[in-house]
Amino acid sequence: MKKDAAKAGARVGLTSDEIIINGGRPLTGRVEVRGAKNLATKAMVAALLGKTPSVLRNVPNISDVRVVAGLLALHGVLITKSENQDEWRLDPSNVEMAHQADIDAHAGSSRIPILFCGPLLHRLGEAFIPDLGGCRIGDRPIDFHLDALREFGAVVEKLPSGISLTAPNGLHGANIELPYPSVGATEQVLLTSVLAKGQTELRNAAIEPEIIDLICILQKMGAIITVEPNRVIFIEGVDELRGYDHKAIFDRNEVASWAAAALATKGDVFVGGARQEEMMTFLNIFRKVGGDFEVHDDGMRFWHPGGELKPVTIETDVHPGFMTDWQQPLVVALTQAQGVSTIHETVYENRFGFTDALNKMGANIVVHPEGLAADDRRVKRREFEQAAVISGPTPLTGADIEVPDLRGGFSHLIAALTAEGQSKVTNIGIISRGYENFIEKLRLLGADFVYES
Ligand SMILES: CC(=O)N[C@H]1[C@@H](OP(=O)(O)OP(=O)(O)OC[C@H]2O[C@@H](n3ccc(=O)[nH]c3=O)[C@H](O)[C@@H]2O)O[C@H](CO)[C@@H](O)[C@@H]1O
Ligand SMILES: C=C(OP(=O)(O)O)C(=O)O
Repeated sequence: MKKDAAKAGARVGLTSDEIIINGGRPLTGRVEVRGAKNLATKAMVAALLGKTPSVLRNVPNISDVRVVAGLLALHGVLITKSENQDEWRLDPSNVEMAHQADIDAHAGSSRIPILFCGPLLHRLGEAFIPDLGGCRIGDRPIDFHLDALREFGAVVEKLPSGISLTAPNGLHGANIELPYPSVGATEQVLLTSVLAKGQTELRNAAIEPEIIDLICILQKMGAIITVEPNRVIFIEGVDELRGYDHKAIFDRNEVASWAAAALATKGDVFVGGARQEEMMTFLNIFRKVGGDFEVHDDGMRFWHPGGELKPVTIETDVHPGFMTDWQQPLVVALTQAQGVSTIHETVYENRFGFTDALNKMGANIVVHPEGLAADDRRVKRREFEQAAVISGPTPLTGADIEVPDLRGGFSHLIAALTAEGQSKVTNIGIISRGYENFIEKLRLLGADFVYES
């Protein structure tokens, strides 16, 4: 990135966690997306279940993947990478218990460690899980996970520094109904049930595309899993599993983010690796707002076709609804729409913190912390939901803003790219949790910025 710094003259003394963006330029060009953060990390955990090594292809170079790799290595998994780093071989032949002090070093770094429970209990009869990280967008309890693990026969002990689990009598199949179709809890049940003795029925399961991809991986390993209608998943436990060879599903959240960036900046972005099927709900909203898109065999093109953007009402939801991770980047485009848009955030209870920075830049966004009454709702109202009302269009002007979380961070980048004038965006390291090489991609799309690595 020295070239970009050089363009602006001498180095300006930024840390690697900061970027200066000169906004008001459309993003145009092509970027590639690789495997989904929300699949690749879980596929890596699934490798623990195999008797033989697994090969995961299309692995994104993001920090959440590196965190999981570190934890797997601590547990004796040998990881080797292809020359271009996107094909990983995970060899679980020598899985062993890690030292608690080493595991503690990963506390607060990601949500994925909770998914080590089932595989480690099967392999070692015990597990220690550090405190979880992930975006601070709500309480994010793990009660569904722990209740399910107990149903399988695990003994769970909460310690000040994490959770200790044992399975004195092994793990057996269970009959589980989730109170809410949680993505993580569904994955917990899948990763635990495949080697449990007997059958498991999971009701009210999440069926996100990344979960279906995880089921495909487990089936390749030898698992017997049936996805039935009405969110029911049926798993017949088997005695052993082998390694898999799998190409991770593309990151639909990154695709939606670049699409939102193209719309907000009046640009034209081709996203290589994007597929239509998993994006259909997003595409409907994108079109209603006034964006246009084309579907190609090798990706999708998203652009602002000119004219005014239109306001929309969105209720975030579990799949196949409008995904919560899509709303934050799209809100920036909605600040440029003619009229009043409303987002009902039904998945998390605190996901509008990023709007403070947008308001500082000139947006008119009012957050209703208790949600808003609405008669014509599609998604059932949840106890802790929130709403945001965005009145537009409002020109944005550059400002100094600080990234609060992963998607909020990407929305800050989009806002800075859309705004007239200069913005300094700090704490951008978080964005690397889920966006591979985003600085390089901004350069490829013609953004005007200064970044000093
Ligand atoms: C790494 C990963 O894949 N992260 C995704 C995953 O997060 P994650 O798996 O953490 O999200 P969940 O689907 O579990 O959470 C959904 C809702 O269920 C609640 N809940 C969840 C578990 C539990 O034990 N108790 C409980 O109350 C949560 O607080 C939240 O309100 O799905 C979310 C919803 O699509 C996405 O936004 C995240 O990007
Ligand atoms: C909420 C997200 O991720 P995580 O669950 O890893 O915090 C996200 O990807 O937007």
